[in-house]
Amino acid sequence: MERIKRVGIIGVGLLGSSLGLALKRFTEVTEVLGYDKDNQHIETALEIGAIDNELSIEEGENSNSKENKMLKKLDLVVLATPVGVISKLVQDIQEQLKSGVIITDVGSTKRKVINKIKGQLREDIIYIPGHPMTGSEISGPKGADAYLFENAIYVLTPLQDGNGKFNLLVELLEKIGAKLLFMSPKKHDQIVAAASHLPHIMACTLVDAVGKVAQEDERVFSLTAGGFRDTTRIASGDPIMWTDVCLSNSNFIREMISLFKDRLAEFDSLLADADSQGLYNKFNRIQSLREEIPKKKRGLISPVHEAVINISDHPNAIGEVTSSLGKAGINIVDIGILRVREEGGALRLVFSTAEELEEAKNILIKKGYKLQTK
Ligand SMILES: NC(=O)c1ccc[n+]([C@@H]2O[C@H](COP(=O)([O-])OP(=O)(O)OC[C@H]3O[C@@H](n4cnc5c(N)ncnc54)[C@H](O)[C@@H]3O)[C@@H](O)[C@H]2O)c1
Ligand SMILES: O=C(O)C(=O)C[C@]1(C(=O)O)C=C[C@@H](O)C=C1
Repeated sequence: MERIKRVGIIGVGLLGSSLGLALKRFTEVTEVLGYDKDNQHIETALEIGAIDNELSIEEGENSNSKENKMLKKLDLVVLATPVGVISKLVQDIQEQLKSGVIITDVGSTKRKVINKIKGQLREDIIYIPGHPMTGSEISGPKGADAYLFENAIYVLTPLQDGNGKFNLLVELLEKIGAKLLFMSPKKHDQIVAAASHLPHIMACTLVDAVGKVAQEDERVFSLTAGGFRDTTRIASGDPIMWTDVCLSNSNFIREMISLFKDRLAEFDSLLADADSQGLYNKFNRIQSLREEIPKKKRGLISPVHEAVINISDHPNAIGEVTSSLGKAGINIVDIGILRVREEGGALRLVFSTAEELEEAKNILIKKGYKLQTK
């Protein structure tokens, strides 16, 4: 039976190195090779075991060198660079790849890259565009995580049927924990403009606006608490990545900005009119909408069974909660720190079933924790 054994990852940053770690830990892939324009990233990826060896890519007269022969042996090539350079990289390497090789990418936008690649791709190469809906504001291999793809929605926007190769990639991604979703490149780009790109631009705009106020009074940043931190984490994302994302999806992002500006203007006029009932109605409707989101879908794991636990500030406070649940055989599918204060904070734990949530609740209440469940 045909299997994907040797994988080449181009761009061993956050996504590329996370994928390397995951493939080595959870699949039967025998060798992961990595290429990056940044030597430091290659060194880190080797150190953390995200790749086994460096892959070299040489163009022009050196393209048939011994190192380049490694490209011929790859069953799968993953492009994990900023979207702006993906099509050029495909062009650079495709002549050295074997017939029937699968190429995929993890870029955050799809249409522009696909349109460029379509016209230039060798016919015997199977290109399957992808986008894992998981990540972090930390870029580079130092942020890599073998579990990044676990239970994460992973969109594929296949171009051709691919003679069974498509299934090989799907099986591999399922082994690293991804939940596959298939859609057209256009639909993908339209949805992520709302679900991912607008939130990023908003987070950046918020930091920018508050930063402007801080120029006049720097105490602003001393007063920013959880609300500001929670809504701006993603503004620390890599500027190169986000420039490429925005330029490759500008029409859908601009539609979302326009919709958002209208919504913001509604708030502005309610304030101008000191319309208390109008404001209440708006906040009330939005609160219900926000509460509904995890129930409707948080990734593909729905509904969500969650507990928010108050914990005090002492060493191993989180460990005490998680190990008492672990000892009872209760699996935590997601965990997050909601608030960190000097005297303590709040922890959000998610379970897969209502029964596990109930059992966890009983254990923690017996141990004296205060918690709310949903
Ligand atoms: N960060 C996220 O949350 C996230 C999530 C899903 C998808 N993505 C997408 O995944 C891709 C990678 O993002 P990331 O967060 O891993 O970024 P990253 O900056 O951590 O990694 C990108 C890597 O590509 C390398 N690179 C850049 N240009 C190159 C070139 N021409 N040749 C070889 N290597 C090159 C960089 O040196 C870096 O190591 C992007 O297309 C991004 O849109 C990111
Ligand atoms: O930083 C995070 O938490 C992310 O998951 C990043 C995020 C997102 O907007 O959800 C950002 C861009 C990617 O294309 C996919 C994921």
